Amino acid sequence: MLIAIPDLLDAAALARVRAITDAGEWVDGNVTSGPQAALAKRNEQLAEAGAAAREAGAIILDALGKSPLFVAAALPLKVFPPLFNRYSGGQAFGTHVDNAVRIQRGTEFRVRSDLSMTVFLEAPEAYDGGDLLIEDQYGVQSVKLPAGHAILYPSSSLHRVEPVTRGCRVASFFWLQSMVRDDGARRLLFELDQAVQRLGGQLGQDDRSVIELTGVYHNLLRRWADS
Ligand SMILES: O=C(O)CCC(=O)C(=O)O
Ligand SMILES: [Fe+2]
Repeated sequence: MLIAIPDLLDAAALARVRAITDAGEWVDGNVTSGPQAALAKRNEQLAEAGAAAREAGAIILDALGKSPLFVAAALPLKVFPPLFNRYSGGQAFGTHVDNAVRIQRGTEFRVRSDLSMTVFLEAPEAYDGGDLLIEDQYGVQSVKLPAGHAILYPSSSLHRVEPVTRGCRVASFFWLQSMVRDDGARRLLFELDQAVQRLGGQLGQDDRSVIELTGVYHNLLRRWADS
C-alpha cells in the first residue's frame, strides 16, 4: 500500500530543514550502499553522522510524531534516523530493493525495514525527472509530490528514481519498522481506523457502534502488534 502524507512539513519546518541541509556537507551517495545498490545509485547524500543530518532529521521525526495520518498508516515502532539525498545533472537511482535490516553505524540500533519513506524537499516545478517509481501489485506507481509532502511505501517493493535532467531534487529518505509487520494486516487496520474515525465524526464518539468498532480495532492491534 502506498500512502501519501500531504503537508508532513509545514512551510516553516520545510524552510528550516532546507536551510540546514543546504549548508551541510554532501558526499557521494554510495557511502551507504551495498554492492548491488551501488551499481544503480548516482546521487549525493548528506554526511550520515553529521550535525546537519541530525538536526534536520530531528525536525522530520518531530513532524512524523505529530501526523495522525502517518501514525495510523505506519503504526511505527522504530524509525531509522532520516537521511537526505539530492540528484541533479542526470543523476538517478536505478531499480533496487532496500536492505531488510538497517543498522545505524557505530550503534546497536537496528531497524527491520517494513516501510520506506521519501519526504520531498524541493518544489516539483523546480526540477525535471526525479519521479519515484514504485512497483506494487497493481503495477508501477509514479510519485512526485510537492515540497513538504511524503510517501510511505512497502520496503519490499522494487523502486527507482528517474534521472533528474533539470534543477535539483532534494529529499529525505529513511526506513521504519512497524508494530505490524505484515503489509496486508497493517492495511486492514488503517482502513478500519479511517472508516471508524469518519463514522465517529458522523454519529458521535459516544455512539455504541463506534465504541464497539473502536474496540475491534484495538483488539486486532493487540493481536498483531509487536512492541
Ligand atoms: O530518493 C528517493 O526517493 C529514494 C531513495 C532510495 O530508494 C534509497 O535510498 O534506497
Ligand atoms: Fe530505496
